[in-house]
Amino acid sequence: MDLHISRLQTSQRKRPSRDVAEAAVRTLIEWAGDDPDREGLLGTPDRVVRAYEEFYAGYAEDPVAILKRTFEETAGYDEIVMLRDIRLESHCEHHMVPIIGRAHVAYLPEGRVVGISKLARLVEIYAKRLQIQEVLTAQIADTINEVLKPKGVAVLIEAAHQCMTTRGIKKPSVVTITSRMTGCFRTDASTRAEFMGMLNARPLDAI
Ligand SMILES: Nc1nc2c(ncn2[C@@H]2O[C@H](COP(=O)(O)OP(=O)(O)OP(=O)(O)O)[C@@H](O)[C@H]2O)c(=O)[nH]1
Ligand SMILES: [Zn+2]
Repeated sequence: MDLHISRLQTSQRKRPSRDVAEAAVRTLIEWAGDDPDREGLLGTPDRVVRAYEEFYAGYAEDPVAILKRTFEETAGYDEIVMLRDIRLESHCEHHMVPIIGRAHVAYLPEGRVVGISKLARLVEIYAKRLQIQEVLTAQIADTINEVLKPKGVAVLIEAAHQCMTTRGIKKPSVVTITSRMTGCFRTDASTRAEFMGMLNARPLDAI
């Protein structure tokens, strides 16, 4: 398996203890200029560590295993399957601040399909790690490509990086768009155009 897909990253490294992690948060509070022993901040190291368990839950999950269960009774379905507007919440690996956006994931099946929720779970697993948007986009597409072996995969992500909107260059309206196309989405202009058409189709208001 391509290491680039990085299945279970925690297994490769020893995790520090919870106490060590909480002590690091105390240090950061002091670095920010506050007193970690004042009442309002006493529980904060514990809260931050618990928040990290949510923000970075994706290291403990196996993205390949998620896609293993497939269905072959598809009545010969051979058109694009697309999940549009999957809410994306990740953290940038340079500043550890949020990346908020939407992921659009499509594939053209080859004989078998996967449960649609699994595609959203896959996005979630990679998003809940430290990321840059290009890698996140590539990992989602490449995992679907390698595990499902469909005729092609298209992943497009549009996101705002808070490291650009709330600090640094401070450009609040910038949206970063990345895509990864494999197979027929890469080689066949009409399949790619169909994906783009589905992406831009009028959203259904009330589902
Ligand atoms: N390619 C890419 N860059 C990112 C992503 N998220 C953040 N960055 C950029 O990572 C870069 C890190 O650059 P550095 O110069 O090392 O960090 P910095 O001094 O904090 O940079 P500024 O953000 O420009 O203040 C910045 O240009 C960020 O905008 C991402 O998903 N993809
Ligand atoms: Zn950043």
